[in-house]
Amino acid sequence: MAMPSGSRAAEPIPAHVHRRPVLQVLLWFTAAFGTIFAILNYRNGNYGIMAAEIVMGVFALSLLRIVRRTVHLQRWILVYLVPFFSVMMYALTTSLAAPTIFAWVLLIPILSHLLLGRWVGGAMAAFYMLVAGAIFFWKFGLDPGFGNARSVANVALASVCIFGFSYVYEVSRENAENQLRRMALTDPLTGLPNRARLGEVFDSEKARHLRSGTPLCLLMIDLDHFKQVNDRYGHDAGDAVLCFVADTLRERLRPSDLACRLGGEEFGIFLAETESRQARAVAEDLRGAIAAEPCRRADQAIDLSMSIGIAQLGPDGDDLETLFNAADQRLYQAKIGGRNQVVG
Ligand SMILES: Nc1nc2c(ncn2[C@@H]2O[C@H](COP(=O)(O)OP(=O)(O)OP(=O)(O)O)[C@@H](O)[C@H]2O)c(=O)[nH]1
Repeated sequence: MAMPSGSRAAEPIPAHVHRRPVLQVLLWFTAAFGTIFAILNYRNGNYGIMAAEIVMGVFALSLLRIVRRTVHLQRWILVYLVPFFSVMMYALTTSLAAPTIFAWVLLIPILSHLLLGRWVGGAMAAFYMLVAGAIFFWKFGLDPGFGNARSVANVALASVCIFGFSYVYEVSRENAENQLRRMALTDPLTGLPNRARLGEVFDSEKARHLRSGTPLCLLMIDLDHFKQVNDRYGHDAGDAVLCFVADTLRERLRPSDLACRLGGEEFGIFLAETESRQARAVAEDLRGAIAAEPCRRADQAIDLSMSIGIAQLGPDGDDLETLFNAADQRLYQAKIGGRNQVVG
């Protein structure tokens, strides 16, 4: 049986961890290049765009502190990217802007996809690239002195390619990240969620409990004398028993409950909208089902039993670690009380 210290809550697994450093680099670049371009535009007498660059540089520097810590990163990315791309569009329209300044437009799909993902980023990139294309044709489309149709087509095709590659890159990155998250949150043997997933679900369940007072119970389950199963039938049979128990939990619990394998022969269950009296009934049902039906494997029938400790969010603790400790102590009482029983 695991000791209480083994029940520490896992850290939630963050999504899109790359976005914060990408935004920070963009903010530093904006401040640095904004200063350089503002000086050049001052020398060229392009005061409107110079002022816009100074404002964006100062804005970027002031956001750096916020971006380091904020939990609303997506919001701040939008707060920054919309004016950033809009100032870029304004720079394209100014009479002193050279055609080569349009090269900066190629940054739009890359930054949008990296910072906002495939859907929002793709939509934002498409919008601003279309606006940039319209400005380009408005300024140079009818100008016979500016290149020829082939060079314009080259720029347009390069833009489409960069949009396509950054979109495909983002889609593959998101898929890989989702798969990694699934693996990080799943027990590979039983396919049940693991302790890290339990920690994630606890955060949202606790928020619901605080908002609307809905009760939540944690069951801690430990198979009895599981070492003897391994010793007598072999490790493969022990694995089969763990999968058998996982299947029993899946079959008997409601979809709103969450059964996890915490490690070894230990399982944890969150029973949503359940007080400890109802939780005891559920636990008794599970205990009885495991005790009544042996795990059959080839010509073996492996008799099982399990001990269960119950804790309720609120009366037994307000954070996951305390709740785990309370459930674990009751599980320990069930063990020393003779096993194959529920305490809660
Ligand atoms: N087959 C298999 N065995 C495992 C796995 N993880 C842990 N174990 C075994 O589970 C056993 C746990 O033994 P103990 O902690 O002594 O617990 P127990 O024999 O169930 O005794 P009580 O909990 O006191 O009833 C150990 O023999 C571990 O090697 C696993 O993934 N597969």
